Amino acid sequence: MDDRLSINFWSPYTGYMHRRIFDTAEKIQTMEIRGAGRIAVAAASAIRDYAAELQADSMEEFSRKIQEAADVLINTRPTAVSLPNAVRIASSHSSGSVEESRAEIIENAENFIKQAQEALGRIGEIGARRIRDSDVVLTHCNSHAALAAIKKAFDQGKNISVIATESRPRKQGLLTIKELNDYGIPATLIVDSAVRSVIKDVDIVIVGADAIAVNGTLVNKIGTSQIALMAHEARVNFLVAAETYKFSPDTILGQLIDIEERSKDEVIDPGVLKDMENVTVKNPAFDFTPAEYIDLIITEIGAIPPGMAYTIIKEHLGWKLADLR
Ligand SMILES: O=C(COP(=O)(O)O)[C@H](O)[C@H](O)COP(=O)(O)O
Repeated sequence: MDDRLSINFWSPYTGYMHRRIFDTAEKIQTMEIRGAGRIAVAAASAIRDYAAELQADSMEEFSRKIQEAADVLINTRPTAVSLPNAVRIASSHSSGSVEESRAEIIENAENFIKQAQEALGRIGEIGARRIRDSDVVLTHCNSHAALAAIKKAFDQGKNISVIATESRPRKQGLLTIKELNDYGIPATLIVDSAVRSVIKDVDIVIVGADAIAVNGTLVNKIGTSQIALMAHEARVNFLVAAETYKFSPDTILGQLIDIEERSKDEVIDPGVLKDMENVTVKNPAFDFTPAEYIDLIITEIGAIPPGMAYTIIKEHLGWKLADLR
């Protein structure tokens, strides 16, 4: 990979930085790479490539440079817990020699990437069991985990169709309908505010996750909580598809999950807003859906009720990650 050769590349984040880390950080921040699963895998890959060629005269220097790179990646987007989880898993290393630590990081990152891929496959299989023949599935934004379940159900010969929300302001719903169309799955695009009008035609809602807190609260694309509320009112099952690395260990320790506030320019043309001195524009990118509106969370280890989030965090990733802080 040619960009591995360029070290000491200037970045607006921390001064000089390796080009591989800078490029990945920039792509995540500008949303060229987006979605909680993809940013996690991209960050782990960047740490792996950085470690592979990092020059350091001592363990201390090696660890410090890895930590700097980890911090840059983690700070690109604040909400998706998959990002710090992936970076912590990938960058964890012992305090042996530089060469040992380099090999550990490469192995950890490779394992994470492989497990993330396998998790998506398992979520597809487990999630597809919940989708019946002739179901109309509603999904929000563009979640690869949710789409894995939908595609698997289709592969199994179930005659399904999907209603996809536009997902303002970034319109990730357009990615979703393109992906569904290319797969041959019939899809209907709606504006976000049409969910209540169509919910009577929906059999099951499946969305992805940017984070899941210890109490089972879901953090996902803005608008998810409104959909959950409408599904609850209409007695339509509301499922979340999420790899276990999207559960937040820090929430066990009382930490709150930050909601990313993005530029108002995504919502309204700055030229239109320019003369409206009494108007404020808010653009939170994610919202919280309480556990009581979630029927099941489809993970790679099984379909669990949101109340089991603590068990996932504790037994599958929790304290190990928390210890790394
Ligand atoms: O909210 C989003 C994406 O938001 P954004 O477009 O702002 O990153 C997705 O539902 C989750 O990240 C899960 O996606 P996946 O299942 O692909 O990890």
